[in-house]
Amino acid sequence: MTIFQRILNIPLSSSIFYRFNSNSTIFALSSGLGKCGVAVVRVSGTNANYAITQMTNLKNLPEPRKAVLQNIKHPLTKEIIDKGLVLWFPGPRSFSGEDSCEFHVHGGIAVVEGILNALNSLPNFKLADPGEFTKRAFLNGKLDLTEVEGLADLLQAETEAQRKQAFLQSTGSLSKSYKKWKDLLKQSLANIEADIDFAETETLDYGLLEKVEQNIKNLCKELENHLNDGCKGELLRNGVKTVILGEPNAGKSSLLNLLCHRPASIVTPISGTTRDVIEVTLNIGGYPLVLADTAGLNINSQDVIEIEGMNRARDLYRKADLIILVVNIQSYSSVQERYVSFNDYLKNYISDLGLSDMNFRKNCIIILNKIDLDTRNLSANICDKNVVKLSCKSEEGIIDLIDILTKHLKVLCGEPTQEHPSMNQLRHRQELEKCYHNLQRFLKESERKESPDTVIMAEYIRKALRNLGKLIGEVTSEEILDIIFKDFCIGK
Ligand SMILES: Nc1nc2c(ncn2[C@@H]2O[C@H](COP(=O)(O)OP(=O)(O)OP(=O)(O)O)[C@@H](O)[C@H]2O)c(=O)[nH]1
Repeated sequence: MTIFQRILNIPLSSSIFYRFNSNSTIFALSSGLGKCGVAVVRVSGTNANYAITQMTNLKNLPEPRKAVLQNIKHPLTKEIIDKGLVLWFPGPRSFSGEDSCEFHVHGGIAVVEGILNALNSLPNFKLADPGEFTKRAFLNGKLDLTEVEGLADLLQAETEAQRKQAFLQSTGSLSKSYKKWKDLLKQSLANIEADIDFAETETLDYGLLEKVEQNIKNLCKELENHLNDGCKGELLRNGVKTVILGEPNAGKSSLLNLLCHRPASIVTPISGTTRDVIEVTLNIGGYPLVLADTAGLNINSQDVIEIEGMNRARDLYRKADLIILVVNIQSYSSVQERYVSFNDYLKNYISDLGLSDMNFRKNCIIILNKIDLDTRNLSANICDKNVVKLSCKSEEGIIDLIDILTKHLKVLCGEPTQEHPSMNQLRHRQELEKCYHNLQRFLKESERKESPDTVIMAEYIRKALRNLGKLIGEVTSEEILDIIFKDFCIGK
């Protein structure tokens, strides 16, 4: 098996991955697999210097962080593999915290394979596992766990807003708050322990416990704000789940195809064409949107397949973050005389679709489709900022639609560079909820009418501290690391 095949075949959660052995020196291709202009091969570990002295003609290590052009040769055969740049990063001032070096060579498959084979021939060198450089950086205290997660997200980011959020997190935006809260809890714990140890024998600062209580109350407020952020960070990280709903033939599939610029969903003039859910992921104004086309809702249908399709549509409707309701202007036109306004028609339309519990003012965009067939010019009288007049056929109104979609996405996901950083993973939320819960128990104990038990109070703070410690990775388990590092690729 070639070294390339080995890279492709390494199981993400292989058991060797977690047998962290800082004695071995690891290497990997850090730029993408396949032909490219320049490939970067990274080396990290105690013997990283050896890679330079054995594979180049340099007698001494180059100046740190300065590229030098060298012939790069196989250490055993001495055959020159390529001419490229060599960089030396002595630890601890390197990404992993260990001695490291990089070879920047031509990105041909045979060149890269030659360099990897050369490194593999050096004693105690091994091919890195996925995320192993980052794991070493974490274990060497260069990054905390939320920064590691930010880095993983940065590698996965597909939209501009996702990139901004991930970059901020990878450079410590979340850990800054969590470390501040930890420091406050540590100080509070020290004060309570002083009260437990010395209160009877020495005069402590009057009102020390009251101060601690007030600090914990303030921290609880901050935690509440952080937890009740509308899950902005999670929505931005995972994509905003958006469902297209409407009667059969309204133009739902045409809309999905228009937004994703390809015929992802089947469009025909036959009512009830879409039966199953068709999902696409889009980048709208820099925000990620997970868009689902669904079966047309027809409550009178007796067709078993159509009924199943409608059940799936309603299921998505209940879970959706954003709803796009498509109205066919021809359907409206045929009954318009019966209604005092378009809004009046909408209420009835929603109820006919079996969505009577829907609040169409909140996180809902209404599309009045097929305006190219609006022969009576009815759309001219509809002036509602939530209603987009569209023709999927002529594409008239598409700019308005993108505009309103972007506005909704901005509200739902927030603007990472302009707002307080939001947590973006269930792991963070669960740990912070536990922390909040422990602080609430602390406050309950402190407010007890009979004299509160300071030993119990101290224990709740210790528990809350442990929750924050878990969050930033000071206390962690292999299981959690397994989940986090599996998101990385080899070479990172
Ligand atoms: N003239 C015109 N026709 C449209 C427009 N949008 C869709 N159509 C046509 O309307 C018909 C139904 O379109 P679809 O996109 O399949 O509608 P749907 O809502 O997904 O239909 P179901 O699968 O029945 O739920 C097709 O013949 C489309 O070409 C539009 O803006 N103008």
